[in-house]
Amino acid sequence: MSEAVHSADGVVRAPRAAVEVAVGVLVRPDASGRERQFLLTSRPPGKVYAGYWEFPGGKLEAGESVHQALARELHEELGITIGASRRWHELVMDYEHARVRLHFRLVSSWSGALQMREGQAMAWETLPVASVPVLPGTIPVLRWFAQEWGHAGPTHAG
Ligand SMILES: Nc1nc2c([nH]c(=O)n2[C@@H]2O[C@H](COP(=O)(O)OP(=O)(O)OP(=O)(O)O)[C@@H](O)[C@H]2O)c(=O)[nH]1
Repeated sequence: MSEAVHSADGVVRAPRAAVEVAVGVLVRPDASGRERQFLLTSRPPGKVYAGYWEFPGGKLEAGESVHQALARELHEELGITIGASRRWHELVMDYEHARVRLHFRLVSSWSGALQMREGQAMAWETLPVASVPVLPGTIPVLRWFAQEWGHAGPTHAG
């Protein structure tokens, strides 16, 4: 069965093997107690799409499960130790630089203070997201939140 592939820039490219990426959607309660705040981080200087806002995470290494990769990446990037992560959505994004399969997992418990260990910035956001610009791969996630929350109108600025 073929998998839906989202083009990051509207260009349709020949199929390529996808790189597996673990992505953490850290959520915390808002003032009303509902888990409607989520953490975005900016891509560090020197990486493709530097400065674009995304969810923290990174590529799986050989032999790792998605959860293991996520736990490692969030420790490396943010200095936190996560508890359980819950499988949420998967999405294939086709960029000029790579085709990636993004495995989004929800995380609501962790220990340690958030530290930006790679020179990135962080923002606790809700809909609509104020941080700009957002990475193309972030936009579908904002739509999933909008559907779950019954949010009408724009999901992000810009
Ligand atoms: N971390 C992360 N990557 C994302 C998201 N959305 C998305 O399309 N991607 C893409 O997935 C890939 C992840 O690569 P990365 O550069 O963050 O991973 P990494 O830290 O393991 O990279 P490295 O090779 O520099 O060590 C990039 O092509 C990035 O553009 C997202 O929300 N978070």
